[in-house]
Amino acid sequence: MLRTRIKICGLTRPCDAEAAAALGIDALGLVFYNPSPRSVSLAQAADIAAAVPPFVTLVALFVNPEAQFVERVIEKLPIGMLQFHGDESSNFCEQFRMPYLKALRMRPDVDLAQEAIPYRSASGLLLDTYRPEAPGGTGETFSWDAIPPGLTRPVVLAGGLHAGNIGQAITQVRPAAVDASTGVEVAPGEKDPRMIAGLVQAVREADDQLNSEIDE
Ligand SMILES: O=C(O)c1ccccc1NCC(=O)[C@H](O)[C@H](O)COP(=O)(O)O
Repeated sequence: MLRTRIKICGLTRPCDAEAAAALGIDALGLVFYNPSPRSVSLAQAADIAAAVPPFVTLVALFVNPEAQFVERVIEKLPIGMLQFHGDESSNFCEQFRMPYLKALRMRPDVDLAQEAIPYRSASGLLLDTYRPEAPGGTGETFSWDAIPPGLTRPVVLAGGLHAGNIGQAITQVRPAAVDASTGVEVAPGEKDPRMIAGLVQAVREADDQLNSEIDE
């Protein structure tokens, strides 16, 4: 039975974490990248973490961080997974001895299969839209046709996903997981439970369709 995992990224409020967990979201992302409008302090992150029930993974997201800062976040918060959204090498990602996602952005000239090779230890490859001006959270999709088959690690599909397009994305790409941020927001960092509920429903409908095809 196929079940696409769902991560919601860029939370800034405990109430959104509580609502997302109640709606069955598997993982919640906290952005530790200061220029982002979704950036959280350690104190804010601690308040959000307190609202997260057991068995929902808290993901700490960084863009080219200092190793000491990552260590501090891991020490202070119940982080279950790291997400590296910059140009971090595989050695850098591995040093914390924690599960991690490596974000790869779909630059026009990217050879994804090649770029993925060093990240054999990653739990997944998070494929996101490329915009030179922003490392993530763009709210824009990329061409899913450009994803090569047979990537060595599970795909977490990101970039401009919302209730209206996520079903098509799952049917076409068949990712292990999906990641949405802007598509469930009313303002940067402020998630809307109804938008999350719509997204979850669309994901489950796509899963049901794929499962019925597998059964045939
Ligand atoms: O959310 C941000 O502001 C952000 C800033 C810098 C790096 C990553 C960031 N967000 C990552 C995500 O929210 C998602 O993993 C992904 O980029 C999808 O975002 P969206 O297109 O908004 O759904």
